[in-house]
Amino acid sequence: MNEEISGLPTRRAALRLLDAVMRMGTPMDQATANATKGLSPPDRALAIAIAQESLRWSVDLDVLIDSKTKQALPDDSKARMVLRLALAQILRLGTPPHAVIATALPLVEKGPRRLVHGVLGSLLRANVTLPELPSLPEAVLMRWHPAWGDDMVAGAQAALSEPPPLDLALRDPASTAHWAALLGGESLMPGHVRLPRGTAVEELQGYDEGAWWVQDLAASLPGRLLGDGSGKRALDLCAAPGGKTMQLSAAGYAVTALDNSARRMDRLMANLERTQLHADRVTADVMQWEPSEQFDALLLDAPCSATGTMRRHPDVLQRIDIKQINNLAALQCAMLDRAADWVKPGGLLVYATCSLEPQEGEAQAELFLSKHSDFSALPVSAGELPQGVTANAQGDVRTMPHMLADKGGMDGFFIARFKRKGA
Ligand SMILES: C[S@@+](CC[C@H](N)C(=O)[O-])C[C@H]1O[C@@H](n2cnc3c(N)ncnc32)[C@H](O)[C@@H]1O
Repeated sequence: MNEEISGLPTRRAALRLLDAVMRMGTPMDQATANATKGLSPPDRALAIAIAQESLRWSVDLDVLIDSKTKQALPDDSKARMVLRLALAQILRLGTPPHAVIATALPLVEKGPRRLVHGVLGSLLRANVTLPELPSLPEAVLMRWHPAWGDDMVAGAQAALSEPPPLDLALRDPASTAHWAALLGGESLMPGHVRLPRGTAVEELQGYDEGAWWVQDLAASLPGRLLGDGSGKRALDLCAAPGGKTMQLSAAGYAVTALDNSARRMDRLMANLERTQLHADRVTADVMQWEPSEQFDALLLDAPCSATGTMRRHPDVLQRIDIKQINNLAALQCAMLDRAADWVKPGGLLVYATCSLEPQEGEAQAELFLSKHSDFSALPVSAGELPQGVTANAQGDVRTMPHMLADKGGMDGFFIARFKRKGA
């Protein structure tokens, strides 16, 4: 009976998504297929948008909810989840309150329906609003403020408030002006075109012919730092779904792409087929595999907390804790130690993480150089970066989500480039 209420299956899916992230700690991407099963593409997109807005603004939504309950609702209670979803729709997505209430109450049928109705009603009567920018979860603030300071925190809040624009990486950087004009986008460096958020990728010109792929501007920097690959061999470690593999192949490298996820390697294969680029593919664990020869260039895009992608994946700020960060940092360090041996004398090693945690970036680069005296830092120059982004004192690249904010920002990344001595 309830399922006949228009829009209810979409809200049920949004509730499953929020529950997966906030109660079970599952990455939203991983939960999406199951949670949204059976929905049409527009309803699926709406369910994701509702869940994402609830996550972006969860701290401030909770403040509102807590202002109208005598006793704080448990963090993971269904009533709190449903209230977060309902308020996100009213205050962020502009859904009319009557439509929101009609689809929220059935979600708590045979449960705390009166409570949810009462809290929503009194918040609506009070005409509550959200602050201008979303607050960061306490644990995130405790990590980022000491590490980066006030400006970064304010910038991160601004960056978190909206989904990012769509960035494309071009197979042929010489065609940048052509594609920017054809697609009506803006280019922030050769080989890059930026389009408004929400652009439907598969309908764009050039998709079928593989003239470009989706890749955040910051994510395109590690591959660029290995330069021209004509006549050279590159090893792309932790390669799937292949954004950086495609870049290296397009730059002329003979690429070996390795990842331990067979499912993600299938996506890498599909990406290479669409873009007509090439790589030898290896499905293996970096910590077990051994190459038969050394490489001119090695890119380690290590598994990380991915907190730098919070604009697109606001769930990372809820899921990731310091224990996970420390475990990932230990894995990154072990991967770097193995990878070092696989670089030819005179060859290049680029280490990257899409993380805003110094343990996964600056600390790794420092530790690596202290342990591997056969490597030195090869500082990144201004000409290798988009205008407005500069390398730090060590010559490493630290991007923040609020950099180039007036142009739409960029993901948070750390990138270090090392050169092996000799030859
Ligand atoms: C940041 S993502 C890579 C993104 C990719 N470089 C790109 O540009 O499209 C990290 C990857 O590391 C892979 N990974 C995690 N642990 C691994 C391991 N022990 N060995 C190999 N790959 C691993 C994951 O499957 C994931 O695809």
